[in-house]
Amino acid sequence: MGRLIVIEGLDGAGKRTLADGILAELRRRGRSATRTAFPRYAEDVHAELVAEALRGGHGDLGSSVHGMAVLYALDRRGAADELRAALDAHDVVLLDRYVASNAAYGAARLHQDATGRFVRWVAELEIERFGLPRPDRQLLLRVPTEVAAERARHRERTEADRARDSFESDDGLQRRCGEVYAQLAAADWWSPWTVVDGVADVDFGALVDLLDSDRDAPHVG
Ligand SMILES: Nc1ncnc2c1ncn2[C@@H]1O[C@H](COP(=O)(O)OP(=O)(O)OP(=O)(O)O)[C@@H](O)[C@H]1O
Ligand SMILES: Cc1cn([C@H]2C[C@H](O)[C@@H](COP(=O)(O)O)O2)c(=O)[nH]c1=O
Repeated sequence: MGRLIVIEGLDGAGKRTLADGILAELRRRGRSATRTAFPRYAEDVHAELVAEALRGGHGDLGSSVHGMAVLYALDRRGAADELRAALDAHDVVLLDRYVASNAAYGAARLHQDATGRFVRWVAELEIERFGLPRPDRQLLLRVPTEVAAERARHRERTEADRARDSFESDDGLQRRCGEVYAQLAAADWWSPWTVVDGVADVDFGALVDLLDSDRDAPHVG
């Protein structure tokens, strides 16, 4: 049974770049690893609708916190069997965003914290009702809001089709979201969390050593 590792963080924090580095280190060590990013824009109709709503499509859908969260959740529900198969086939399955993204962004949109009703609702929907696979570890890539915003602007300038969407352009949302993420990590919400400093150079060797220590721990859930 492989390990399920999740990377979480603000828009533009550098999650995709961190995933690249972790995968390179895992492969250097001879481990088989695969990755997925949520939302699965190119694969799932719910994710496609999310992308459109984040850019003003579908009337008032984007303004509905619970409506958007259900779409993100259904995308993951549709991926659950593939995730389980990937965990059977690989040492590590690396996810760029997972259930905690729904908890952090939705709570931040509603001005709630990690102990509020929205985070409990996400847990009831995605963990209890949908039964999604539990991560072995969640990594919070922590960067100041201004750094994440600057990186998102840099990506907008340097990559095609990466214009910032309504969440990415909302500095207040990003700041509150950073606070909820910090609370989720401090509470080890759903599974153990590690905070990775996204401004300093990442020591990929030490990080993968940590993930290896999870591999040796008994698997729960
Ligand atoms: N440690 C770093 N130092 C400087 N720039 C970085 C660093 N990590 C990533 N970047 C740059 O910041 C931009 C955003 O990085 P990346 O796409 O990895 O973020 P992300 O968290 O996956 O974003 P999103 O969630 O919005 O898709 C990219 O242009 C990337 O090259
Ligand atoms: C998976 C997921 C994402 N979100 C939010 C986070 C981002 O602002 C957007 C799109 O994600 P991307 O990484 O920029 O492509 O959606 C969310 O609120 N809930 C989720 O489950």
